[in-house]
Amino acid sequence: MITIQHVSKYYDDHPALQDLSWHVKAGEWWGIIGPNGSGKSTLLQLLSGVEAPTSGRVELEGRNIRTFGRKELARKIAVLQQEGLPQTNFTVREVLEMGRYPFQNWRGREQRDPGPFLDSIMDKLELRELQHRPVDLLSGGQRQRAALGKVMAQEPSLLLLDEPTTYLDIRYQLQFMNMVASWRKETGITVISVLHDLNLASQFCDKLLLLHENQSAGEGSPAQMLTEENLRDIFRVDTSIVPHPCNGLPQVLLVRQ
Ligand SMILES: Nc1ncnc2c1ncn2[C@@H]1O[C@H](COP(=O)(O)OP(=O)(O)OP(=O)(O)O)[C@@H](O)[C@H]1O
Repeated sequence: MITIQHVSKYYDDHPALQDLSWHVKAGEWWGIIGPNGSGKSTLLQLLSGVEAPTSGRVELEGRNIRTFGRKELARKIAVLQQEGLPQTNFTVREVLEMGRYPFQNWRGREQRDPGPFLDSIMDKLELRELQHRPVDLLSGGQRQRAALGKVMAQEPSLLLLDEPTTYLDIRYQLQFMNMVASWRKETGITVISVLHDLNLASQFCDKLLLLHENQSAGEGSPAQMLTEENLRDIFRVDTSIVPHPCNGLPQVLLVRQ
């Protein structure tokens, strides 16, 4: 689905990402983890085609991502940012309708009425009762669900998430991740998410790409990447890694100094 070959991104002389090669297969859920400033958001911007690499190549389905037109790319890739949606008076339903932009003609119309499809998304995300409420009046958790609804309406094959749970409490963090997981199960969508919460990354991602000082420090399963040694060398923290009692996945316990 995505192939990155020797990609570097520099801002003036400053490296944001250096010589990264990486392959993502269709249907996988990857987590991008690493300390502040290690290049995670830069990588997402290169993957979404928003930024061009200084050198190297980013390919989507075998084609240089920079050669896709805007609407064409929007039918393949959706991006959900940390804040989800900007401040807006548009209602939840109107925001979901905006997600249909890649399928609309110049008059803003689609061949088939998207109404029933949008209703089904709102049902899945528990948004139906909120559909006429302006986004500005939603709570953080509801707002992030509306943002997810918009990208679901877009029907992409690749979802890019940039720290989507940062402003959510633990209930809504889990709810959000579970909703992405169900969507993925249903449609087979590929997911790449930047996550600071290593425990969530471990529970939801098949594989992790670890960035350190703007380079890859390795990739593999959560068990391979979330080791006490990696966390000490790269994040500079002492941890105990323990298997989750419910599913055996590695969980990171911080050790107070
Ligand atoms: N538009 C830009 N102009 C100049 N430097 C930039 C720009 N974007 C990112 N950088 C620099 O590139 C490096 C990587 O930044 P990036 O935001 O990708 O890291 P990150 O891992 O996402 O960090 P964080 O976890 O803090 O969000 C940083 O040193 C940052 O200052």
